[in-house]
Amino acid sequence: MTDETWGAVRQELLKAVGQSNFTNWIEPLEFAEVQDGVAFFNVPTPFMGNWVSRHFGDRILAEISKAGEDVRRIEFNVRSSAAAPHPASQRPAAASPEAAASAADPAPASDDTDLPGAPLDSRFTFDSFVVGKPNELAHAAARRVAEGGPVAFNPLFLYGGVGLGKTHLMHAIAWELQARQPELRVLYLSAEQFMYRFIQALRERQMMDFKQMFRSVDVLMVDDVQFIAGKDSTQEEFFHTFNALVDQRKQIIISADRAPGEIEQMEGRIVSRMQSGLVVDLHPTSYELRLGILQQKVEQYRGQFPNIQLTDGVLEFLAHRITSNVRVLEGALTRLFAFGSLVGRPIDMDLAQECLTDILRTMDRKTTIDEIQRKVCDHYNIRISDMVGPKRQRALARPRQIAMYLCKHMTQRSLPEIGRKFGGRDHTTIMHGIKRIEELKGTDSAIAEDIEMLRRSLEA
Ligand SMILES: Nc1ncnc2c1ncn2[C@@H]1O[C@H](COP(=O)(O)OP(=O)(O)OP(=O)(O)O)[C@@H](O)[C@H]1O
Repeated sequence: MTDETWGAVRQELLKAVGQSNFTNWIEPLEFAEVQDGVAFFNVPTPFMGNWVSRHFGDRILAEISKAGEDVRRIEFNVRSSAAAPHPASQRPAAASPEAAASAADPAPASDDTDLPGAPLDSRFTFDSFVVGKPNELAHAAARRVAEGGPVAFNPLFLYGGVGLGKTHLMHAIAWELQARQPELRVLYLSAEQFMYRFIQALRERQMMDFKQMFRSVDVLMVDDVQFIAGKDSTQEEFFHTFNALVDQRKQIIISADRAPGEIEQMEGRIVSRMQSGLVVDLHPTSYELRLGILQQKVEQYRGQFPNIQLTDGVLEFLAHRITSNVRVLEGALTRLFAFGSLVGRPIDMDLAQECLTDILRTMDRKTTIDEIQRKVCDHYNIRISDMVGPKRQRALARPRQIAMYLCKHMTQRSLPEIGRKFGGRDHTTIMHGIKRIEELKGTDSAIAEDIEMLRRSLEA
């Protein structure tokens, strides 16, 4: 496609989308080239690329086709030299303390201040989030917060095991808020980045700037907050930031790998603040949700690998066997598509078995709460009904606590889930049991040996 053709297409787009949309979204696009049926455009920010793609992608493609060009897809690349207008998507994430320190600048705290957040992943939108029973509540809460307007619950606290979509939902909220209210100052960062920013501000005597900057945001999102557990001064600062924002009725969204009350070494006052809004968890995925996610991914891959055949039953097989987390599931599918396209084979059961041996083997080894309970009961010669029942004598209570401890360390289950499997016990009882064993392990070598033996036999 020549620049002239793009010029003509732009005129058509102006008519189709109206002056204001055109000025905001189409005019800043810089046509780069067409390669193998893909038209590439430069955009100033990932946010813009994502927005244009979602809202005007089809229209642009249609107009280009009408102009007689053989373009099947359009892609947006971020032009590194261009100024990025929105804070949350401006800076690359700092990968290490050193990187964080060198990437930081002592920013003056005004409304024009750059917010040193992490970039948002353009793939993590509500459109690409598959909703199922295990995550419907978290999704609904995230949607509600993303609508903006008066703060409904503060903070929104999302928690769940590894790779279940917490970061995805947070980014989706940020994208949506930015799209609805571009003037909002949305800051997304990990708790780790918060800590490094804080340490750096201390070191460089920029605390006032640090405080003002964090207090000047409209929406603060902190991912993986469990990271600051045990880090007292960071927690203290986080607490003040949190309170200042809540007082100003600014929205706060927090994620963690467990419920607020389960984060050990997190100060009580922070825990209770985090519990004061809406706490929702992402449950482990169900078969249906996994299948839905795979189907959606396949749709995406169709564009990238148009010629690959996918045999019936493969997705069902993956959804059935890969139960740990969505990241592993996605990785498996990516590997199949990559491998299939490299060797020119259809994706069938043979290819899946061949390519995914390692993942499938790990899945087979996955330990369940039931197995742990059975093993521990066998070892101590007690009945399952006594293990999950109410009796409190030590001969039963100790093996029960050991089983709780192993469940915590050998499965991905949350404390409430473990509690349910232990006759409906409360998560605080489970936490107490685990703590007790952690203490005993240090003082009672017989218990330490038992645990080690049980662990080895469960892993075998
Ligand atoms: N419901 C879903 N629909 C579509 N994709 C999903 C869903 N849940 C998770 N994913 C995908 O799984 C991957 C892992 O998700 P994400 O990074 O959000 O997990 P997380 O809960 O933040 O994990 P961690 O504890 O490691 O930070 C991402 O690629 C994300 O897009």
